[in-house]
Amino acid sequence: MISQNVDSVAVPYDTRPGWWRVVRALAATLGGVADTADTLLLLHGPNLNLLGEREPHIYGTDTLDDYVAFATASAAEHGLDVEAHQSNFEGELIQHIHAARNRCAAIVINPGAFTHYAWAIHDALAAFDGPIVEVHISNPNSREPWRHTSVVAPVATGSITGFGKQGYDLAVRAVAASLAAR
Ligand SMILES: O=C1C[C@@](O)(C(=O)O)C[C@@H](O)[C@@H]1O
Repeated sequence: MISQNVDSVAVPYDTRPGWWRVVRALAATLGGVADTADTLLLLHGPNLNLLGEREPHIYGTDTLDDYVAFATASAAEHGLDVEAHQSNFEGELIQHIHAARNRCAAIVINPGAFTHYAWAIHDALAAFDGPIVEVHISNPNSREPWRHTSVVAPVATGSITGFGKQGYDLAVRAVAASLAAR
């Protein structure tokens, strides 16, 4: 299997801040807007489907499903749904980023090795209007020199590296704070 899609998980809408519920309820009443939670797109790039088996001394033993479940639980605390995809193909990740435009509130992305050279992912993210958090399980800056460059960082709202699975909770919190500040 070359691409893994993880179904989005609905969370109770009433976990959102009170003012937001009032705004959305008003919009739903006046304009027929669907009363749904905002969606966070969670993207994983190449080789991250092998989490749990791949270089466990660097990436630990949690699987990709564990990471997605962890991020989804964290997002639920902030009233966000998660739509998660993993792909080993740059173009497929780009398609997911395009599909998120005007639909998803924010993106959390671990681009894997694409981080270091995939300018097309940079450009796709640049065309997304919402908070973007780049997350890495390891700290690429403390590893081989070729990992020290991120072509994603310039178009990300911020980057979180080196905190393992905990970094995904930090990323979700950062997204929630960015959305609340808008
Ligand atoms: O595949 C990966 C994983 C990674 O993105 C991380 O999460 O630490 C770091 C990248 O340099 C590497 O190519």
